[in-house]
Amino acid sequence: MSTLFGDELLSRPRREVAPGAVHVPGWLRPDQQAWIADRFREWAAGPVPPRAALVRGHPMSVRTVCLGWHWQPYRYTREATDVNGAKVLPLPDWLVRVGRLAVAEAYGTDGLAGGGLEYTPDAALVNFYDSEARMGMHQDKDEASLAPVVSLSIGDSCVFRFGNTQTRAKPYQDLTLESGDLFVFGGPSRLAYHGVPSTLPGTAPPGCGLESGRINITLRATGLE
Ligand SMILES: O=C(O)CCC(=O)C(=O)O
Ligand SMILES: [Fe+2]
Repeated sequence: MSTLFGDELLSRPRREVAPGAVHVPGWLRPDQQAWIADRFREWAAGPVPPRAALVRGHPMSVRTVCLGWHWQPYRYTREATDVNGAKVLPLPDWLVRVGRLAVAEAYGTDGLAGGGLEYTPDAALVNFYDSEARMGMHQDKDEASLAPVVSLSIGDSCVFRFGNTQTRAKPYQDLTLESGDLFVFGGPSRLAYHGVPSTLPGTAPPGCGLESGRINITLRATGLE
């Protein structure tokens, strides 16, 4: 029997995974997910195509397109000097607003970072995972700002591993990020190691705008001029 307040939301409650790290299942509605998936297809059309960044000579399995600032291992530039030299697209205002709503959702308006209204991300890394893609344990530490990172997921679910700030090894927790989920990490968790050991092919829900694969958007404040 389907219920008004879906069983899947009741069985996947919002949770503070670690201090400052908050998982909010089903935060984006399906129509919002589908609309963002359409924007992803526009961003992927250029001027800078999604690319597998080279990490110590090896291409990542994830392909990334950036907005606002271009990330390459391990710095931010305005031009994608490791792809085609083109300037990346600006970060759209609607994504800044989504970032503020996300931070307010995670921490409340009096919470960390002085409340959602102060949060002004200036870069988005938009990752596409095919069924083989994964991401090793890493810290997001190329930003000069310690403002929270806001993560949005669309399409196939994944296993998201969220660890500690000291080492890429245990202790860590594995959780499932599904289409529409929000994850925010800031404060004491801002520099926690995290990664994506695998995606779960075939789990993209109907209506999310993506038949297969996974889109993850992380919003960041680079702290750069
Ligand atoms: O795909 C994810 O959920 C995490 C992505 C990530 O950690 C990153 O882009 O730095
Ligand atoms: Fe990351």
